[in-house]
Amino acid sequence: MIRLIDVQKTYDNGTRALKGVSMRIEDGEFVFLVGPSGSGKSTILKLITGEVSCTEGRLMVNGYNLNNIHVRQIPYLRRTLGVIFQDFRLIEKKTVEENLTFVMRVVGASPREIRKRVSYVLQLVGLDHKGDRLPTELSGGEQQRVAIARALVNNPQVIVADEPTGNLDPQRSLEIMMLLEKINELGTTVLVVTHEKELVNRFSKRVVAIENGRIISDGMGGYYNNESV
Ligand SMILES: Nc1ncnc2c1ncn2[C@@H]1O[C@H](COP(=O)(O)OP(=O)(O)OP(=O)(O)O)[C@@H](O)[C@H]1O
Repeated sequence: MIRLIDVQKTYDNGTRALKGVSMRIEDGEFVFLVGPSGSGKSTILKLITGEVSCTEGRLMVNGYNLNNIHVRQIPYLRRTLGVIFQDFRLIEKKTVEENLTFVMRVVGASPREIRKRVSYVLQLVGLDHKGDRLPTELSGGEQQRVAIARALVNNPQVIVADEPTGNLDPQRSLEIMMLLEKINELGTTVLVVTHEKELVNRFSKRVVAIENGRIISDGMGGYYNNESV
């Protein structure tokens, strides 16, 4: 569960990125976080992953209280989260399978667990036949599928995606969003930051709209039709 209570974030240079944001995301939800450039979307994701800390307010993520989390606990918080970026961020010199194996080794999984899980997640994202390819040998959509598989491989409670379709054409974007929907249906909470109105409106999901550091609407579907967002 993710809970923000009246969270404010002022960066060191004085920019007030969040001016009092309260939001609760229950386990198993699918949420789009939308809003114009500079409205504070990435700041919310960075607060959730522990990359930045809030200036005021309270923040809880998957049982961790981020207001007084010890730096040694941050890696454990991160294991409860799978993060996906616009630019995929795969290791180019490693094959698809090695990219996944690597993140399971880091958390001390056994070779047997790794084989089983890697094979399962690659099948889930539809790339079981491409495990021995290098990322550069794959299309953009396929690379993002690998990034999703990597985010899932350690079985996180929540997937957090920052503009996951920003580098993809509309058809590929739709496929990636449908894959995230499928992952959500299998039980993982999904939080997606996106600019893409049409895409959001194709899904009937909760949409949290943020503008100028404040939530301006929060509800099921349709809310993103507001032209000012
Ligand atoms: N590290 C930082 N130091 C200072 N200001 C920052 C920093 N990161 C973000 N900001 C500022 O905080 C505000 C919110 O930025 P944020 O990246 O959260 O917006 P966003 O909604 O994710 O934008 P985009 O859609 O363009 O990615 C902006 O005014 C931005 O310039």
